[in-house]
Amino acid sequence: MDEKLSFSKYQGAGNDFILVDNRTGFFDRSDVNLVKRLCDRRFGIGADGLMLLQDIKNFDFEMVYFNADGREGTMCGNGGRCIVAFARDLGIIAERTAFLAVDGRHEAKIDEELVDLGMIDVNGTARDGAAYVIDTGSPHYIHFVQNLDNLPVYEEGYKIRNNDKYRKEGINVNFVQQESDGGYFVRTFERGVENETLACGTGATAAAMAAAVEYSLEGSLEIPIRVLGGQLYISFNRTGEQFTDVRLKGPAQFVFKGKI
Ligand SMILES: N[C@@H](CCC[C@H](N)C(=O)O)C(=O)O
Repeated sequence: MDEKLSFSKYQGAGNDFILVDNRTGFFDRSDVNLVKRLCDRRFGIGADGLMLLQDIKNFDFEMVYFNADGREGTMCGNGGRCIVAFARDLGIIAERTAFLAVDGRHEAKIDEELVDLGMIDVNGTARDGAAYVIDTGSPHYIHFVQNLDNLPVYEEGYKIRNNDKYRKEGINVNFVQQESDGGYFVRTFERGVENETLACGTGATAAAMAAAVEYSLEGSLEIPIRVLGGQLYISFNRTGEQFTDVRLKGPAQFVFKGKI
């Protein structure tokens, strides 16, 4: 790419993203090396992922998400919240929106600094030994632990993500600890970043669902999830293995913009 690329940087609870307004379609979404270079924290702008905001019929916009490794990814919850703030800042939407992402339609509303994002319904959880495996738009492995502050999340997450079962497709690995206030503390090793990130929205959502199963919580629930980069709130209706009206709420903030 010869001419300069305009971008904005946003973060949602410390999960950080490069946002590109691609309504003219100039950005080549098959350019894995470009996305990887832009996300590189030493040679590029630096981010956990990159998103293109594109025009699409019947929706306010389309979200196209790439992991930091340059590959187009599955759903990103914090990315979804950040692209909603970006669309508001571009003047495309006001407080409410409906947009299209890789896993389908998402609706969201903005309440000052918080973006409240509708997520896909989940029908069923699986087990891998003591851990839960739940797909909330992206696949997640959820393991309940004690003393999460001192857990070597990179080493333990790397081992699970790269074991024989998950190596090919990859999985996001979440470690969860119950807190005394009814909430949970979650740390995540993210596939595609291949490292621990400061937050993962689909991971926090999966962790809240696993907590509902693990601790027998039914009905209409709002579960606070603390992550290294801030505070998220997950709500849903749980009936057995069915999770409906799933929402992910938390901060989504502009950081800086530039040309590269
Ligand atoms: N950060 C994300 C998840 C992004 C996708 C993930 N890296 C994957 O490949 O599954 C989130 O906030 O949900």
